[in-house]
Amino acid sequence: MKISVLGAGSWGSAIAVLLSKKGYDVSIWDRNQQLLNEINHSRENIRYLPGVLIPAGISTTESLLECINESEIIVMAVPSHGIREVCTKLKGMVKNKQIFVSLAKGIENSSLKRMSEVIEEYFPENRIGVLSGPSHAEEVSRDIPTTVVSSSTDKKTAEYIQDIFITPKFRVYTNPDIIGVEVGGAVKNIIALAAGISDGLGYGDNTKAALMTRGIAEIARLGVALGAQPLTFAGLSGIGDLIVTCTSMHSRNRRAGILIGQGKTVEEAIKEVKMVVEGINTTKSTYELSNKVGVEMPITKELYNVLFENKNPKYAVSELMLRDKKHEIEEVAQMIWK
Ligand SMILES: NC(=O)c1ccc[n+]([C@@H]2O[C@H](COP(=O)([O-])OP(=O)(O)OC[C@H]3O[C@@H](n4cnc5c(N)ncnc54)[C@H](O)[C@@H]3O)[C@@H](O)[C@H]2O)c1
Ligand SMILES: O=P(O)(O)OC[C@H](O)CO
Repeated sequence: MKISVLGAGSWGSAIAVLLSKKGYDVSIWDRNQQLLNEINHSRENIRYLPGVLIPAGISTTESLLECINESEIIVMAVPSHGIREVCTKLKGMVKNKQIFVSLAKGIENSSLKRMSEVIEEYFPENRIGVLSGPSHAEEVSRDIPTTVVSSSTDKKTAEYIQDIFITPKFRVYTNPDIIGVEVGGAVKNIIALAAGISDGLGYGDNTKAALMTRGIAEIARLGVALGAQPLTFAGLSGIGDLIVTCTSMHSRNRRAGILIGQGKTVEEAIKEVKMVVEGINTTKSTYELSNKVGVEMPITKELYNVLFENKNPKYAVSELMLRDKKHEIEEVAQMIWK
């Protein structure tokens, strides 16, 4: 069975390796021909996933049509800001029976849509699922035990994706709450940037634990307002992904945050991290979305001020500490029994 992976970044490459090791016929597309040449030549993705063998069975192509031709599954592994561009290019090439699996974690700036919603705009007849959860490419590609969740509005699709991706080292659960799964995966990047900034400022574990705990509260508030199930945020794509992204040195969002906390500009931080720092765009969309649906997201708001209004991160933290007094449990209860 053939599977196409669109995007030869770190996650696209890691997932292609996993699928190839499982015996599928994997074809990778990327817009960057030079990157594909390098992968073909060295059987390694030196830029995005160094040190990992890309099996000989994986083919690469710069032609989208060739990549998706005859494939049963189209894995969308480009960053969230590139999903619409790729969907536009795919228009007219895709057959209705082909299933999309989105790996991208973000909320689009222009439309404030989740990634599966963007894909559905172009391919309303196709089955669409998402794979999300605590899963750094650097670890998955080295067979380090990892757990994720497959989600789709259609149970059979979620279970099909579970069967395709599951391995003894990559355990896939299902969750029908696609809104919650996508909101958790996208918005945790904002909190990871904030946690990184806190580390970069030299604050401690207490501060980071506070950001993570209050972070999941505001992620869940937004998610529930958009129609998600509260308990999804206690799962792999919620608190699970938040933990890994806020604590791992593999996290691009956390690393960018550390650099900003240490005094680098946003542009300098992006340049130094080299790979996609999705939390930056997502901060903008989430800030706008929270205003649109009337949900209070204090950490997101302060991060927006730091990233886009040049606010000193230390003042942003003070502002968070000096907010009106609140009752913690009341808020959680309201969220769950709304
Ligand atoms: N890296 C991880 O560990 C990881 C894990 C889970 C999910 N994800 C998600 O997977 C998605 C891809 O992340 P990544 O880490 O592989 O990114 P990356 O920065 O490693 O690679 C990005 C790749 O996408 C291509 N690309 C960039 N912009 C594009 C555009 N506009 N159109 C088409 N192609 C474009 C680039 O050529 C590059 O090959 C992101 O949404 C990310 O949040 C990443
Ligand atoms: O490296 P990050 O910060 O983009 O996070 C990657 C994945 O989303 C972790 O699950």
